[in-house]
Amino acid sequence: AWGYGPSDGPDTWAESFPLANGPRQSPINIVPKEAQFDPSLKPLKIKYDARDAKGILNNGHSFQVDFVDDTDSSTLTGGPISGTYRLKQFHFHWGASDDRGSEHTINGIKFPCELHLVHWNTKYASFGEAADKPDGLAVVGVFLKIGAANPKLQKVLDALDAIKTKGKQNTFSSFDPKTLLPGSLDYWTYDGSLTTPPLLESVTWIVLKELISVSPAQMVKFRSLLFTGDGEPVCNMVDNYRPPQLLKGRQVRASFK
Ligand SMILES: O=S(=O)(O)/C=C/c1cc(Br)ccc1O
Ligand SMILES: [Zn+2]
Repeated sequence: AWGYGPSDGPDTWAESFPLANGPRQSPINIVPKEAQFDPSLKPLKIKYDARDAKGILNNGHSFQVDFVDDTDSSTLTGGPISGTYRLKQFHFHWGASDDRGSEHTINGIKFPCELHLVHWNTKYASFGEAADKPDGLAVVGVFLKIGAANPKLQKVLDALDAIKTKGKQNTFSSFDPKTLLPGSLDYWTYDGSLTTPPLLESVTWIVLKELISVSPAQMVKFRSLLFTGDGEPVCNMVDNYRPPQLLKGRQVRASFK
């Protein structure tokens, strides 16, 4: 199975997942000066319902908060996408230390953590149906930078003690992930992929320009999770990020000047 270590990490993924060397892989390094402002890009419209939060799971690669996605109560519309995309889950990627952890980078700068909110296009019947279509998914990426403790993160972090090991899950209710977003919804967008195997090239990436804060103590909480399951030799869940991939001629557009 795949992971982030020396023997199963991103440099080995192409062996089992040939898309790893595909034409629209993610993440990428974003160079703001090379992004083209596109006045035709619409504002992002994000509508989440806290009641859709269902559970929290340690999936052995990250932890994710899953949402009920059988109605249009938590959706993403506008921005670079057409139609309605439903929120499926959000998760994070982070480093062993504050100098790394994000998947996307800005002018080569890594952030300590990156939040991904995963949505699927309702023109398809389900996430599974949408996951391998070129317009199937839309992921909103938010960078976290070290600063003051982020009170909006605390409820998520307090739930981690109960899902320390791979496969553990718990209920997680009434949480509105919109509270995690920065004040500005200015974004960069490009056509990309899942950043974890199967690396499907189905994602319209929407990376927010404004950062949200996380404190060093809160980062320690992320790093208290384990990649490994109960009874296995302990391996801390850290550095669960894929490095930037080749642009291969893709254009990155900006929603702002
Ligand atoms: O890091 S991402 O590219 O957001 C991966 C998202 C992802 C979401 C689901 Br749901 C299942 C598999 C996945 O790889
Ligand atoms: Zn992700």
